[in-house]
Amino acid sequence: MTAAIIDGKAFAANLRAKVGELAASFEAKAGRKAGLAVVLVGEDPASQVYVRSKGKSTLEAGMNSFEHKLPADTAEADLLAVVEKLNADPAVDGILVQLPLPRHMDEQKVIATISPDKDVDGFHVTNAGRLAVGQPGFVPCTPLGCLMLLKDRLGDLSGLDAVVIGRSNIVGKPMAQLLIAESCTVTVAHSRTKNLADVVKRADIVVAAVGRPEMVKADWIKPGATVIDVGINRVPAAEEGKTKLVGDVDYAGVAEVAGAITPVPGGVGPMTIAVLLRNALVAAFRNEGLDLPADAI
Ligand SMILES: Nc1nc(=O)c2c([nH]1)NC[C@@H]1CN(c3ccc(C(=O)N[C@@H](CCC(=O)O)C(=O)O)cc3)C=[N+]21
Repeated sequence: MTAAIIDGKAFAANLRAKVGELAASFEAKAGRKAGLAVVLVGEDPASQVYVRSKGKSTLEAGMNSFEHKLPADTAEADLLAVVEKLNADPAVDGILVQLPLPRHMDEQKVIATISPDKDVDGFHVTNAGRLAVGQPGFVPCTPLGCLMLLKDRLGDLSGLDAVVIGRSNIVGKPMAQLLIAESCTVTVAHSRTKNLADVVKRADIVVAAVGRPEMVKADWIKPGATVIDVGINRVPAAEEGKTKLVGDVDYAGVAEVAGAITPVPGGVGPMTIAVLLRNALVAAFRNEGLDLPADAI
């Protein structure tokens, strides 16, 4: 079998266009643009690329983008003060503090300072709790993007066997919660799982989010399964001195067995940014007390 390629880049472009339309309707109703603030501490080159890309997409969707760049040696208290200011700013609907933070900062403390109603990353414990009990809140962008791709591909997910490889707060755990809510039978596997290949082989849906380049092999996959590759790993390329991006899935091998697979790049990555814009717009409607149809985006 040769897998269908799930075009996350195209799906994300479509989602961003829908967000753009709704952003215009928000502006007409609220008399202001929706606003997303992104805070970057330090000069990590990869983080700078993501933040620039987020800022550009935010403006393209017709929303305001507020960027705060702080030096790597910023005191934690000063970062918390910036977050508090953004919490209180009515022009800011969503706040994203780019992770990872420098080592001298307590990430949990910083996340806890973000108002849960502006926490468009869905990282605050309040939003993790809301997701766990099925209340409206904010769901982390990457797993929500994965779910959108899965539903687009498979329709109703109920009764399907799903294996999530990885148990991070950012991807694995919220992904499992979302799949449980879709009535999948969910297994969360990780680096300590015994017979990982056998566990994965049962799955109709595989979500790989472990951060290990090309770990998931073709003979782990049930023929016809849908494979979502969350990994973004930069590895040396064949040509001396060059690098390339690969996922957590051995794409060439797995594409021979799976029914459908997301590529890296061009799969889950672009969805993360599109869902961030979606969450920021949802935050704007909620913060203004305006109705947004439940199935609008
Ligand atoms: N508070 C916070 N929220 C985040 O959502 C967050 C973060 N911190 N820190 C860093 C990670 C990483 N991340 C990505 C977003 C888009 C792509 C993306 O668009 N990737 C492209 C390729 C980009 C490239 O070529 O490097 C793709 O997969 O096709 C990747 C990674 C969001 N993150």
